[in-house]
Amino acid sequence: MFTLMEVLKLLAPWFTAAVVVVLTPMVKDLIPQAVSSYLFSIYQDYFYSRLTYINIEEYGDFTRDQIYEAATIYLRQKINDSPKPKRFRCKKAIKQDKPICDIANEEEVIDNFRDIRLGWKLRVEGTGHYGQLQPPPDKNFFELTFDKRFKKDVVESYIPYVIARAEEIIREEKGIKLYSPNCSHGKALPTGQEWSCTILEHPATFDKLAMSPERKRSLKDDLDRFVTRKEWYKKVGRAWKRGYLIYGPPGTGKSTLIAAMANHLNFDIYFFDISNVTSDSVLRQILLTISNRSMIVFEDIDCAQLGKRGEEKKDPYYHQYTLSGLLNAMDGLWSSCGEEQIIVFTTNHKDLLDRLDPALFRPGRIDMHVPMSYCTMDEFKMLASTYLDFNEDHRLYGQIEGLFANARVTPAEIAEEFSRTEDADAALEAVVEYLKQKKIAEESSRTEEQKKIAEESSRTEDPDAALEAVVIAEES
Ligand SMILES: Nc1ncnc2c1ncn2[C@@H]1O[C@H](COP(=O)(O)OP(=O)(O)OP(=O)(O)O)[C@@H](O)[C@H]1O
Repeated sequence: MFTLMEVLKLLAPWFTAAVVVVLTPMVKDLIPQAVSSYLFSIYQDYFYSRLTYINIEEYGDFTRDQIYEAATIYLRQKINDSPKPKRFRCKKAIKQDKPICDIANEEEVIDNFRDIRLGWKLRVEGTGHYGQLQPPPDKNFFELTFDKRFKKDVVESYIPYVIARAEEIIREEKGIKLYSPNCSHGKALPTGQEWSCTILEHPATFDKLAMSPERKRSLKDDLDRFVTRKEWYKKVGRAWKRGYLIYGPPGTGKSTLIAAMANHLNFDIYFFDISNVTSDSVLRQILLTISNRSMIVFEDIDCAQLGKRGEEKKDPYYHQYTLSGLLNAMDGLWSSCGEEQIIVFTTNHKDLLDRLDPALFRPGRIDMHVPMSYCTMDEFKMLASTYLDFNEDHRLYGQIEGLFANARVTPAEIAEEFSRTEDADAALEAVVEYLKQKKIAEESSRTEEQKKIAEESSRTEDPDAALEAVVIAEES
């Protein structure tokens, strides 16, 4: 005995033929309206009973869904090939070269995968809280439609294919995104609105960076090893993340190095200002929205008001974030959500880090310390090569090296001198003059300091009080 569905399946080609015939105007006129509608509805029921739908929501448990994000990127390319969609959504940031077109709501994009026909539709579901001052955002989701016989192939092969393809597209696209937190009066915004994004157009590369060649090579090797070790991290049961602490005086190239690292890896950068976060849960919620293959940068960590663990002073009105909140977010839930992420902390005062809990900087959280220093002669020559295209020896190099021994100068100061002219002789002479002036200024400030210390210690005959006065004078 045949079941009803089997009978329908057998008759499907006949139904199709019948529908075509019925719709042909000449024949249509000969068949009563009621009969043609009836045949058409049977065909429709049969057709739709074969379909199944998968909803892919933009957010699940605070995090942006990986399939949703991948589908957005994948469909961006697909809409160029698909004849179906009549409407697109287009956007372009000022710094972007060309507009980006995305699928519009309710428009369908057709895709084919191993003879499976798939339909993608972007849908929006209103949350209905329109009277509120800050209504929760609408829910976006993709509706993926296909013949239900292929459910296993779609879930196990097609969706992973879409994710892998999206990752390839990201790698092919040059633009690195730079995210900064979108905060309003110190309060984090609702999910989906945390970050504003621009395109990073920083031309920094490792080649142009003035940094000791050994340090540069070891950092580059470390980054290259990190991105290829997915299986290793899985094998040892660790989150696929790596932490770097970049430290050095202002102007030694910490921000330039971050841009060079992002350009080298083609990772997006998220600048994280912890002082805008009002609580641990908000901090965790924001961290969870950070996508894979990105760098999370905590700048000037010594300025963040993070005490040692257990000593957090919570200000009920503003700074409610805590060190343990940051540590938990880094180690806990967040670690298991994102992949292939790099955390960078920067500071101008490595010694001031003593104020912070050493737990923050143990291996596993901070795996590599990267010092950035005042200009050495080798770094000076690298800057001359980058800025002046000057790669030979110069009569002034001996003098400049001698002056470096007495005047501390940052690569930023040298870069500024080199930016004024393209004539190598004139630029190097200007540097000599600059270093001489700097030496005089540093010597006179040292003399002033010594005078102050001598004055303070001469005010008392008590050796302890004199020592204390000297320490105060030195600190000031
Ligand atoms: N090591 C370097 N190599 C090449 N250029 C550099 C280097 N250091 C500084 N510069 C130049 O100086 C400018 C300022 O440097 P940068 O902002 O990277 O320094 P920083 O250490 O991050 O400073 P701050 O601590 O004040 O933020 C850069 O735009 C770059 O042109």
